[in-house]
Amino acid sequence: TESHEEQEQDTPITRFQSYLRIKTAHPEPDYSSAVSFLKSLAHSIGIQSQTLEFSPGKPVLLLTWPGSNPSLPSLLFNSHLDSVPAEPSKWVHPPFSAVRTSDGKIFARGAQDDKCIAMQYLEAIRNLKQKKFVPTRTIHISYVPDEEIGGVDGAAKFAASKEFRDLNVGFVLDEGQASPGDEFRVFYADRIPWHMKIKAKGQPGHGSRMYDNSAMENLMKSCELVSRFRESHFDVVKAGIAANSEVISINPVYVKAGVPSPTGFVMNVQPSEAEAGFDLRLTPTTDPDELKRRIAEEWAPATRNMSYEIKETGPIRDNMGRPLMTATNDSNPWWLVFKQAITSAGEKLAKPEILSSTTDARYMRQTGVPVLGFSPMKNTPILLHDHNEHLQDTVYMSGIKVYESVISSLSSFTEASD
Ligand SMILES: CSCC[C@H](NC=O)C(=O)O
Ligand SMILES: [Zn+2]
Ligand SMILES: [Zn+2]
Repeated sequence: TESHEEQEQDTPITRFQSYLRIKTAHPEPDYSSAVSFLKSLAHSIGIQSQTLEFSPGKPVLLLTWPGSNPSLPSLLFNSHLDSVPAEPSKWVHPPFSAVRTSDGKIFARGAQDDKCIAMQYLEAIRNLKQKKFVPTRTIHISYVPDEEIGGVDGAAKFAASKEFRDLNVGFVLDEGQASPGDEFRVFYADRIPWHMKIKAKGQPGHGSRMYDNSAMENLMKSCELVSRFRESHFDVVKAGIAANSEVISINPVYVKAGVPSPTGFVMNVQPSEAEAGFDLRLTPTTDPDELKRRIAEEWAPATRNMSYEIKETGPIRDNMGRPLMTATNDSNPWWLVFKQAITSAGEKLAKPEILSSTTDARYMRQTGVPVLGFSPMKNTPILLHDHNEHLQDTVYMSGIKVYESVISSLSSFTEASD
């Protein structure tokens, strides 16, 4: 009786739902359940696993399907274990329910970002094994913690490790983003994240007085300058001259000021301190020193009693001092094979892009390995980090086929002379 219920069957979709139900959202991601789940799935299809721990409580799960020619550089398929938090009250289905609606939408935090690819990699390998495919290059899958909070204790340590070096990785695929159209998107670089705080100090005083250099006045002047800078870059995007991810973005994320009172803020005192926070994203080729000069001279000048803090996470250049960009032209044989594999699967690729946001790919690019960001979701609204994140079941299933083509082509490709 109940045995015919959907939940009880073991299919690619129910396995995806089971993974989606593991509560991997920050601030308390359940890494151990996610790792045990993936590990037992891997073992059930005959894939070896090892768990690395570069930081306590932050496991990196590494799966390996050995190739017939292990001396060739290997392939790595990466995804992150963690998810951003969700506000359940704002969702139509609870974010960790993985409800599948009658029209085939699977609702869950992580459905797009990026538990889909985590499971599709494994399902593709399951199918290839069933078809008796024998990989030539060794295939690795990594599941890393903490991507959503910068990856410092996850991918950063993994990519810098002896374990990583010993994998002799020749090419990496990591997460990308959904495509609203019917071409898949592919990403050759990430933007560089800065978390910037600007702070103003000034003379406190009666709310009725007009005087120069109050903390609020100074902060507001800076916000105006930031707004003007933001607009000048946004205008380039609006004019169609550059994509969003090809310009510097700056967005205010908080303001903090005022003298607190039991009912809110004291309304007739001008505060002596005020601060604002901004999410800044540099392009891979932005000169960071030039931007820092602008911040020091225009946005937070000491002459206006201002100071600033910039929190930079992750590398911005590779070991040769070059920007972290993977070639998507004839000079990169992996690119050609990847592109051909998409075509062979009967799919189309959009023009390669820079990712607006930031992923763990940068840590791997830093080691000199080519990395592309790719999540095979087409005709799909971009819902990562949004309320009601979901993925269509048919889109999920066709992604598995795409990876079968990608994994088999890349693994069989032996001409790369590295
Ligand atoms: C400071 S690194 C932050 C990484 C994060 N990644 C996904 O959203 C992002 O904000 O892009
Ligand atoms: Zn992600
Ligand atoms: Zn994310």
